[in-house]
Amino acid sequence: MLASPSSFKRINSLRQLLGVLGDRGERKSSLSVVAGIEDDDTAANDDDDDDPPFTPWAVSVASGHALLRSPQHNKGLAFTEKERDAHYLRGLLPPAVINQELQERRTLHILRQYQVPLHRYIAMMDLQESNEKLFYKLLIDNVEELLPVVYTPTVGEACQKYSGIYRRPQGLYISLKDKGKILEVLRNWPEKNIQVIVVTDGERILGLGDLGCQGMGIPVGKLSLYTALGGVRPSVCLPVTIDVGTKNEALLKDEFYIGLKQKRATGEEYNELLEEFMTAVKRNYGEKVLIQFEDFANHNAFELLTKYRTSHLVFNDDIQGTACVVLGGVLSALKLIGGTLADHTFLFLGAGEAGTGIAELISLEILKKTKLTLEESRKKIWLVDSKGLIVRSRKESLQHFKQPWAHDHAPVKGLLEAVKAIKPTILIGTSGVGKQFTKEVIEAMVSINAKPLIMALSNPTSQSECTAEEAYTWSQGHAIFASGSPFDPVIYDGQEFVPGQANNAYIFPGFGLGLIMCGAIRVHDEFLLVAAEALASQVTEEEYAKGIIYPPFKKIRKISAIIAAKVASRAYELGLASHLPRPRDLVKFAESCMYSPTYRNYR
Ligand SMILES: NC(=O)C1=CN([C@@H]2O[C@H](COP(=O)(O)OP(=O)(O)OC[C@H]3O[C@@H](n4cnc5c(N)ncnc54)[C@H](OP(=O)(O)O)[C@@H]3O)[C@@H](O)[C@H]2O)C=CC1
Ligand SMILES: CC(=O)C(=O)O
Ligand SMILES: [Mg+2]
Repeated sequence: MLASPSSFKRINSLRQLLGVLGDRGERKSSLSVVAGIEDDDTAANDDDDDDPPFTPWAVSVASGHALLRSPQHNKGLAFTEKERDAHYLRGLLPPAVINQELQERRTLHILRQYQVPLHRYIAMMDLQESNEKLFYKLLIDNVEELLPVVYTPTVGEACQKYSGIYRRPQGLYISLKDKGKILEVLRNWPEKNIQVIVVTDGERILGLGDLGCQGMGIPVGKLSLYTALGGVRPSVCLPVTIDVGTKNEALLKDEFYIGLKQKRATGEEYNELLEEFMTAVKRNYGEKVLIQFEDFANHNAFELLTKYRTSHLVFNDDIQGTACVVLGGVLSALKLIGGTLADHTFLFLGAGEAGTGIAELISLEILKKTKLTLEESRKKIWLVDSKGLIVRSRKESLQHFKQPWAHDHAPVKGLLEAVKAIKPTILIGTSGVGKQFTKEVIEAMVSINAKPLIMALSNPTSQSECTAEEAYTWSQGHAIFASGSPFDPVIYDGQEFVPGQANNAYIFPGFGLGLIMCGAIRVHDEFLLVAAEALASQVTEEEYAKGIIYPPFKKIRKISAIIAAKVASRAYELGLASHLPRPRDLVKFAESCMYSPTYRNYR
């Protein structure tokens, strides 16, 4: 259909509004226009009665068959009789009209029939690609049941089998072949107003190693949580996989592998591609686009963060997001295990991104809360890597991120020996290797502590340092336990123990929302501390009474709004927020910015 001059004018003014907050705090979205309905899906627009007067634009970019094929606008059998008439849908759908609630129940019923988790994952991805709002409504309303499907552990298996289950592109693939043309590649993406990018190069996918191009499942999964858990609109999210080859021999030999079949590029070739990507992103989307680095190997992860944190809005989820969620869990656990943070002794198995990232944030929190120096606060934290306890006298040179943790001590080889030597009160697994917290290790923790805090953070479930059942059984119910991937509650000695899920999914959606809504231009360490404290503050007395240290995921949208508000507030205080004036009530503002998956009426 043709657009009237007034509708062009309206669209142009919409263009100017892209990325700019509206009067009620809602963000205007991209120019998706279906038969006169602007795609403005923030919570502020839930109630159709509150809609602005309907403007009969003569523009219809999708109707009939194309409307059913548009995941952003398709409502399937929920199109009403009137909508079917108005939008050329007669005959294209079976006669029944089923509302969104019934569609949701039906889809859940079907999903539950699949016995194999990967089949549920594939069904969810198909839904995301065919009816985005139903996908998000389902995920938001059933977050505890569906998080393990779209996220860890199932997303790990999906990445391992990604070439086999690949159906259609879900994000942007940038490979070495695109060198010199990355800006053009970015411009091929259909959405122009991007506010969050999650990017991986696939080299350290969960604890599963180098999965190359198949790592795409991770940015896709993380961004679906940005929307479901943090309320960031799907249209502003961009999953990216940078393919520089892989060192995974099995993939290189796999005739169906979807990535570049060459040895992983390193050094200058790698750095140049990343530099071109970072420059192109800033040029195309401006300096307020958030770039979340995800599942890079540690030799690149630390360097990328250091290199770009002063020029871009960057956040490394594995280093910083994990640090936040663990600090939040430890602060919360103090109510159960007693003492202040500075009273405790920490031992990590694994001294990479997650381990040293957490260690650093814990020492910053001790620095903030006590009169200790950074050096003194670091002395409370010990790390074990694949060669044993990290000590100053170690002969081999230590990677730079391990050096602050090389304290004076005689060399110690294994974890059990380290536990006996250091006598930690808190044991944290970030090794990426399963089954390292053996019965002997857990019994040693119990012999030292009345209530040891044990966190087995490695993902997916197969790589967890121990299971919940092992932690509770071997500690005879004394351990406070949390893990990166979910475990069901355990009955031990007639008592129910509910493990926490110490996963950065508690943090990055709200953290990112906070950065976006205040127009932050840089991430400051202070933001990480307030986000961790905000998470800890959300555990109730009833939850503590049951030994729970993380709030249930079903409260996550409220928690994300609170984290977003704390992050934004700190950004305003530090002069790092560009959206002025500062909204008075930042929690309400965060909630008003959140995407709503409820269908709109296409009148
Ligand atoms: N729950 C959550 O939210 C998160 C969980 N993770 C999980 O944490 C794990 C590690 O991730 P990340 O820190 O990025 O990985 P890295 O590769 O950066 O670090 C792994 C560390 O573990 C050490 N290690 C490996 N094997 C052993 C072993 N057998 N004994 C002792 N140490 C060992 C390595 O030692 P060396 O240095 O000597 O090689 C290295 O220090 C992954 O499984 C990941 O899924 C990560 C981020 C968030
Ligand atoms: C949770 C996460 O980010 C990881 O395991 O890498
Ligand atoms: Mg990760």
